[in-house]
Parts: sequence; C-alpha cells; structure tokens
Amino acid sequence: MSIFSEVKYVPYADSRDCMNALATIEAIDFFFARQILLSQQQIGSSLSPTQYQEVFHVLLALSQYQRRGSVCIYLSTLANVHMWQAASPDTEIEANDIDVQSGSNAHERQDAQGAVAGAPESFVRGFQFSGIDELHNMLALFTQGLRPNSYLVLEKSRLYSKRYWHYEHTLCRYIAASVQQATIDKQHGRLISQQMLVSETMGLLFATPVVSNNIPDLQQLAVLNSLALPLSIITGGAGTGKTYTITRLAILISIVNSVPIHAIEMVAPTGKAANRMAQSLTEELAKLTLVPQLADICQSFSQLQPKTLNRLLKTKPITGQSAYSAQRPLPVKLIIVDETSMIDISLMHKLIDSLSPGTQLILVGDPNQLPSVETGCLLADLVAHPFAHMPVQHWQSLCNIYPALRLAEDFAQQHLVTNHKAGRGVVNKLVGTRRSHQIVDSFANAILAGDAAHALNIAQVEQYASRTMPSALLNSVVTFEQSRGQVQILPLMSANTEQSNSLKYAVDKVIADHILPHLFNLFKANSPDEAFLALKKYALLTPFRKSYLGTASLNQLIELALSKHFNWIKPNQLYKCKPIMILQNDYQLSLFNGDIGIMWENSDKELVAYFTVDKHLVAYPVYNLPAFDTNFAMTIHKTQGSEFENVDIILPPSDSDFLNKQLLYTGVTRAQKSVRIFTSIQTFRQTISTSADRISGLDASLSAALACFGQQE
Ligand SMILES: Nc1ncnc2c1ncn2[C@@H]1O[C@H](COP(=O)(O)OP(=O)(O)OP(=O)(O)O)[C@@H](O)[C@H]1O
Repeated sequence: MSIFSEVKYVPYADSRDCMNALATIEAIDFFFARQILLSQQQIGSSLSPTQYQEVFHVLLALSQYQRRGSVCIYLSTLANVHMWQAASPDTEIEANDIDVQSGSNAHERQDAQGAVAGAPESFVRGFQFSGIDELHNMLALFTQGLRPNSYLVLEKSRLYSKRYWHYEHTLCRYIAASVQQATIDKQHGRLISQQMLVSETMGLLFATPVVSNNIPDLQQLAVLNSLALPLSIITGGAGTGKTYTITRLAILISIVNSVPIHAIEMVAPTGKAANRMAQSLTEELAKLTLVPQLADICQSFSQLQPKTLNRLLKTKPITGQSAYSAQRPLPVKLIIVDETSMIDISLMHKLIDSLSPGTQLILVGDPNQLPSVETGCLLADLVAHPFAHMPVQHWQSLCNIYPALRLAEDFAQQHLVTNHKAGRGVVNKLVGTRRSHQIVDSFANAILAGDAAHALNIAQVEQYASRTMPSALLNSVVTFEQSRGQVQILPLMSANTEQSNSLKYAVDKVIADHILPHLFNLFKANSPDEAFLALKKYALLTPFRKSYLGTASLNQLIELALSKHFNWIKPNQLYKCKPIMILQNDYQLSLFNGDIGIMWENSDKELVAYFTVDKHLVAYPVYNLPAFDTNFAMTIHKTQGSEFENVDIILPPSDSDFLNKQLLYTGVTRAQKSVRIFTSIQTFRQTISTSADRISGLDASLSAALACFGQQE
C-alpha cells in the first residue's frame, strides 16, 4: 500500500485528526480500522474511494462497540445514523466542572462524563452513515475481497471480528448439540429406571415436599431438571438459594449418575468468587451432614475445593494459553460454574473447547448483574433465548421421573411450559431472596424494570431546594435513605450557604454527616474479629475508581476526615484498623483480587494485615502482600459477589452509559438491610433508564444451530 492510496482511503491524517473529528473515538479505534483497511490488498478494485471511507467508519464503529463489550455490530444500528457528533454545550460545561475539581485525565473524564469534553464543537462533526442496503452491499463487497485468513466476518447483517465470530459459533454449536431433544430424552429414559433412588435422595436433601399447594418448589424443580440435562443454567438474584440448590444438585448427580468426587469441579471466574463459593459450600454441607444417610457423601464433598476457571484450565498468566483444550480435554464429569455473568465469551469458549464428551455443565448466576469486564453478556443472552423455556414433552418426562410433580400440572401449564419449538427447558429460575430485606429486594426489582416512578415511590422521595447549587452537577443532589423497611430522602447540604457552591463542600458534608458515623463503629473494634464484623455491617460504593467521586479520591477524603477525629490516623499511611483491598491474585498466599483485610497489631506490636482465609483469621506481614489499596470506599464492580448489611452508593451524574441499571442493581443488591444512594433524582432516573446492553449475535446464531441440529433428529 503506497502512502498515496492510504491518504485516499483513510479519511484522516492521523489518530489525533480522527479523534478531533469524531467524538468518543479513541486512537485504538483508528489504528484498528486503518490496519484492516490497509491489509486489504485489493483495495480500489471494487469500491469507490468514498465507499472505502465509509467502510473505514464502519470499522471504527466495530472497534468502538467491541471495546465497550459487544461481540459484533448490526449494520442496521449504523444505517442512516449520524454518529460521533459534538456534545451539547451544556454537557461540556458540566464536564469541565468535574475536570477542574478532580484533575482527572481525559480517559477518566470519559468514564465519568461520556467523553464529550475537550474538542470545540466545530471540530467534532461526526459521520453520517448510508442506508442499510448501501451499507450491506459495501460491506459484502469489502469482506468478499478480504483474504481467507482475514480479520472480519459479515454474517447476515452482523459484522464481527473473526475471533469473536468463531467463539460465538463454537459456543452455539456446543449448546445446540447438548440440548438436542434426542439427548435429553435418552437421559430421561435412563433416569426413569432410577426413579426410586432419585425420589429417596431428594427426600434426604430437601426437608419440604417438591410440590406444596399445587406449586412446585423451584429449587427442587431446578435440581430434578438439571439432573437430566448435559447443559443447564440456574439463575436467580442475590440470596435466592443458588448455592443451596447447586450443593444438593451436585450430591444428587454424584449419587444418581455415579460421578465420583474427583470428577466434579466447582469453579468461578475470580479467586474471590471461588473463595465465597467454598464458604457457602462448607455451610451447606455442615447442614446436610446432620442427615445420617448423607454424612459420608458430605464428608467426601468437603474435599471439593472450588477454584478459578483459569486455574481449572491451567491457563498460563502471560501467554493466556491453557493446558486443556479440545486435544487434551478436562478429565471431569461435572462442572458447576458460579457467577457466570462475570465470564466473557473468550473464557467461556476456552471452557467449552476443553470439555470431554458427556461432561455435564451447570452454569449458575444472576443475569441481571453487571456483564463481564471483557466482551459479551453471555448469561443474559442465553437466558433471553427461547431455548430457556421448557417444552411440554420435557415437563411430562420430568413428571414421569418424579410423579409428585403432577400435582403442579396447572402451575406448569401457566408458568413453565412453552409450545415454542426452540424450547429446551435449559434455564431454571429461582425467585425470592432469603437474605435481603423485602424492601431492598422490591427497590432492586424496580430498578431492574427501569420503573423510576415505582422505585422513587418505594424510596419516599423528598426533594430539596436546589437554587443555590452551581451547576447541573450539583443542583439536585439528594440522598435516598432506606432502612428497615423505610425509605427517606435527606438533603445533601443545607441550602442558601455560600459554601454550598462547591462540590468539595458537598462531598465533605456527606462524608462527615453520613459516612463517618458508620466508620466510627469500625474504629470501636477491639480485635480484628470485631473489625471484620464492622466491615460486614457497612460498605461505601461508587461506580468509579478515578475522578473526584471515585474510590481513590473518596478514600483520601475519608482518611483526611478521620484524621481529624483520631490523631493516630495518617492519610496514605498504614495504621491500626485501616481496611485494605487486595488488587491481584496470589494463589500461594490464598489472597485474591477483591479480598478485604484489616491492619492490626500482632502480639509483637507490629502492624500486620489480617484476612479471613477458610473462615480463619490469618496475619500477613505487610512486605509479603500483593498490591493493595485503602478500602473505605470500593467500586461496585469489585463488590460483585459480596454482601453487607448496610450499603451507601455515591452515584455521580454522567452522560456516559457507564452508569446503567445493571450497575445500580448490582450495587443495591449488595445490601442485606438498607441502602442509601447519594445522587440526584435526574441522575437516578437517567441511570435506571439506561441499560448496559451489549450487542451479540447469539440469539440468531443459537437459533440457526438449534434448527440445524433439529433437522438431524
Ligand atoms: N430452601 C431453603 N431452605 C432453607 N434455607 C435456604 C433455602 N434456600 C436457601 N436457603 C438459605 O438462604 C441463604 C442464601 O442462600 P444461598 O447462599 O444459596 O443464595 P445464593 O443465591 O447463592 O446467594 P448469592 O447470590 O449471594 O451467592 C443461605 O443461608 C441458605 O442456606
């Protein structure tokens, strides 16, 4: 490619020029699009220079969508759209407010404000895409001209990077093969011959009947259903009894399907989640071991050590290569994966690729939580597909295995079974939290439903005077307070004071009035044990790590405020009772990214860090610790999988779709008793009307794969 032709087809001199012309585009998008265009050797053969320039913009969009977690883009989302225009002047002023006060860099500003600050409006002109037919023809011609090992795939109107297309297709083929009706029927046939064993074991595992008042117990139904399926998914919100259910399911599978303990693996995406799975497993086994007939099997199950998915696959940290693959499959018969919502498409592909034929896979998680940090939102996509629902013949097979279910026939007809031909009964949904306060649960569900009116109704909003606030950033900042079934809204600061014109004043006031009283309980602790109990009672969450209202800044502000009350507290230093969070996994020390510890003196009066490992307090010398941070405030992302009695969430305004209902739902469902959200009504409404939707082709690809296998049956 000569310099001359590059200038002709890449419409920007360099990445800076491109970023100046297109708001929210980053340098990496420019280099991605340029690389693909320039590696296209037949450039100029079938498309005009103007068309190549439009293809260049489609590639920019693909890069941007993938960077934000989508697996592909639909050309229809671009058709006739004018993208990447300048933001409105109002928004820019607001963004500048934050910039001045926080000193955050451009990237963080983008997180906090939707990446609009900086370039004057006249330069941020955006790009107008053509209609769908033109776009489709252009991309079809362009991808046809690509070399066979090219980076792009156009399938129908979905444009993928080849890697993601491959992951999605492999996954859909695996799923379709696993849930073929013939496979399911065969399993049911086998289980019917073991009816007695299933029935007796269920009676030992569960204290209540499988059907009461003609309504099935959803946990037991999930267990019976999953027993027969090569692939099943168990979903539910926090505290709906997922671990309770999978512990019993694993025992039942082990007994009925004759799976030895060494052929069972329990895994989670992070070390912290695996640790938590281990704790819940231990608790459930302790209860079951009281049933004499189950004591032996519980004893064997206590040897199970939940681990991270990468640990199971023996993935090398630097190369990312796993020891297990299609060539060397995992010697495992049953794999239960917890916190599946956090798993990205590439890790899931790795797991699927390394399964031995006949391995039973059970995916567990809450599809409404934040999607994975990397690409895709697999669990939510799978749950939304019609294959989730149970076909009539599947329900009847279950009733044959477990005749007691027939008492729930009417319920099943109304709520469970479907006539949809794609239905395979793969998803088992648990409902009703057994842990959180009912009002927290209702509030979280209203957030999820995007129902601002209902959520605000639950919160009993009182709005405060806002005329003294300086900008949209501050002018309706309020506090929602919700405790023990009550929800209040309190003013962030008293109105009509000179000082209220400052964000710093507002945040200091929230810290002094609302956050410190909770933290004082931590500093009353007389031992690390008591300190850990205090940490379970309260957590302060924010969406961001950087920016003025991010964890780094809040931790500093809180330390400063605390140092005025306790003269031995020195900001940025270690001191007794300081909470810390581990930032990277250390398998040897059994410390994992997201683990929370507390600084305390040991018997030699040295300051050491205490962590709870396998339910025991373990002291670590500070010099031995992996990277860690102060932890008075933590990001919502880091608290996924943790729970606290009372939770405060700081929700600053943002134009970015980074603030969305899944993020807020995840934060709110960390609370067992009460949650307060420091925000404005406007930001609250905007957050819950925004969804963290990521684009994938899973729905279409899975339907096509199911249809393909259906024809073979
Ligand atoms: N059917 C049941 N009968 C009695 N107790 C139950 C039942 N189901 C769940 N529990 C209890 O409710 C609590 C929450 O259950 P569990 O930990 O299984 O929920 P979870 O959905 O895994 O929660 P999380 O999303 O936080 O991981 C546990 O103490 C568990 O023992």
